[in-house]
Order: sequence, then structure tokens, then C-alpha cells
Amino acid sequence: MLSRPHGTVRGEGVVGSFTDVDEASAALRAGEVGSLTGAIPFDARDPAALVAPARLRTGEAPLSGSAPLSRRAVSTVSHPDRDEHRERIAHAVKRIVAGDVGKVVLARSVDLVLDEQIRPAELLDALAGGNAGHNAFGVDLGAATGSGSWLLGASPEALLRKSGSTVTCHPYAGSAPRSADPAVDRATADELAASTKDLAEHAFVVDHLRERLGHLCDEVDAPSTPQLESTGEMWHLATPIRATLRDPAVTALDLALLLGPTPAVCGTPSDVAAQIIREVEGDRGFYAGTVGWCDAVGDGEWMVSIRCAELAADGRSLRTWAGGGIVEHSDPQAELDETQFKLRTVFNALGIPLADIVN
Ligand SMILES: C=C(O[C@@H]1C=C(C(=O)O)C=C[C@H]1O)C(=O)O
Repeated sequence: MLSRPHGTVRGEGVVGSFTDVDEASAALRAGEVGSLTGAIPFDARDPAALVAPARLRTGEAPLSGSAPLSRRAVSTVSHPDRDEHRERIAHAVKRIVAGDVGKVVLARSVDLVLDEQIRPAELLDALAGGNAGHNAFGVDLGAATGSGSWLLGASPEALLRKSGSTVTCHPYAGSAPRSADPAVDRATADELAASTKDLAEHAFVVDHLRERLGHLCDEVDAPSTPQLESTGEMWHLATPIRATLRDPAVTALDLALLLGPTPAVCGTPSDVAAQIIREVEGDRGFYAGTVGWCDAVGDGEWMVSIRCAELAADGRSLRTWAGGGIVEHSDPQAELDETQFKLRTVFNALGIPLADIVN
């Protein structure tokens, strides 16, 4: 299920499931399945959770959402701890200065155990209620992987949307926290829009998308300056990109594999950044991959899987993540703080104070 400001897409029933993205793509192309929905991990070679639903229901209004839940955390542990995350950032800055990589996105995860079980639909509604666009997604990972877990989130970032020969992307990169004080909130946003460090961090993503889209599209239109956009918790720099495919038969799923993971969640050059992330963080699972859908004619929408959590089959254990782009002028403490603010999306939906993180 994907809730977006322009409507909701819901897969109902399962007629097939795939852990191999290429097999899924081939089945769609051959007409063996009518549509695909689900999640692709950060490393697309790892098992995906894609299903062919019996029915793809489109065109419903965005989820109206609910108030936050009011759960308590029995335990809340961060991997790595804050000191180590700062050290990792300082080390990444050294590698950037040494010329090994231009940008790399480093993330940390937080494991929570709740006092009481939650149902995936409850968390989905709370996530949708936490942002003005009612962005939210929920993917049953068990349908393809057998794990019985769900990936649930409120990502504001569209990797791509494809309709006919038109592709739009809406990358986010460059971040600052929202404030309850309107004057502070505005000043923070203005500072972000003028920050050379954040503009540079953002440009890596737009350059990547221009280059990748250029392989398949005649025209790629993007404004030269990003715009400010907000979620309930964060301000971001965002760029609306629009391109026209030479061959409209290219599917939204093909495009998701071509475009992601972008330097908003990986880095530049992509292969070097991905290697650093694997060495430093290990396996990211479904975090920073993509979730979405693709129909029989290849239209669809795929979101970047951030501001999300994996809810285990027991309904009480969750893992959430937050990361940030590291560039030459990144400050380890500011980057650590940024991950704290980003973690609020899931913590706020659960009704758990961030201060509950023990390390
Ligand atoms: C990596 C995350 O967010 C991404 C990184 C951003 C940044 O570094 O400024 C901004 C938005 C997202 O593209 C996350 O939320 O975990």
C-alpha cells in the first residue's frame, strides 16, 4: 500500500511472489503477471519482496491517517552508538578529502522492543497522519521472503513516477530540522536554502539522475536551484525533474533499478560509496532501497525507502534507520544530530520520546 498526496495504490491478494527482481521484471514483460508491488533492498542483488497482486486498486484518496500511537519502548538500542557514528563520519570526511569518494551517505539503525504489540495497519495510519502530504507505505515482506515482517514508513522522496513516456523524479538531499517556533522554523529553512554545503550535497543527486535518465530520455528538465520542502520533522532541498522516454515500453520497475540507489542514500561514485557503506555499516536490508508498484503497461511509482521501520512478525520488535549525506564540509556532531531528527518520523508515530534511546 502506497499513500501519496495524489492518491493511494493498494495491492490486494497475491497471485505470485518474487525475490529475484529480474525474474519479476521478466514475468511482467511477458504478461505472466498483471502488476507488481513491493520492496527492493538497498543492494538490489539481495532478495526482494515483490508480489503480483490479484488486483491493483488505484485512484483512492490518500490515507487520512490517525493520531500518533502511544506505545512505550521496553528497550531502544542504536547501532552503532553515537560516539562510533561520529567517528565513522570523521573517517568518511577523511576519505572524501583524500579523493576516494565525493559523497557517501552513512546511516545508523535503532532497534526497539515495544511494551505491547502493534498491527502494521496501526503504524501505517499513524505514519500517514504525521505529515501534511499523507505520505506512507506498508509492504508485507513476508509475502515474498517468508519472514512475516512488514516495512512501514513515511518517505517524502519519490525515486520516480512514470506515466506513458513521462518520467518524473523528486530527489531530496540537504536537511535541517523543523521547529515549533515559526520564526526559528523559517530562519532554519532560509539558512538551508543558502547553505553551500547542502547545495553541493544536493547537486550530487541531481547530477546522478540527469546522467542516468540521459541514457533513456531525450530531454531531462530540472531547475538549476533546488526548492525547499518539508515533512513533519524536517526541511529538505528538493528538485522536481521531468524527462521524456525515447521508448515508453521501459517500465517503472526498470527505471527504479536504473536510478536507485541515488546519491541521496548511497553516494558518488555509486559503486565506491556502496562498497564503503557495506564495509562500514554491513547489510542495510530494505532501508534506502525502494518501495512501489508497476502496472501491466509499465506505469508506476517508486519511493526511496527512508523514514521507515521493519516491524517483525512478533508485532513488538522494530528496526528503524536514519542517515545523512557526508561531504567534504560535514561536521560529525551536526550529522549525528541530523540522524536524531530524522528518526523522529517513526518515533513520533509510535508516540515514543527519542530521549529513550539508551546509547
Ligand atoms: C538517508 C536519509 O535521507 C536522505 C538524505 C538526506 C540528506 O542527507 O540530507 C535528505 C533526504 C534523504 O534523501 C534518511 O532519512 O535516512
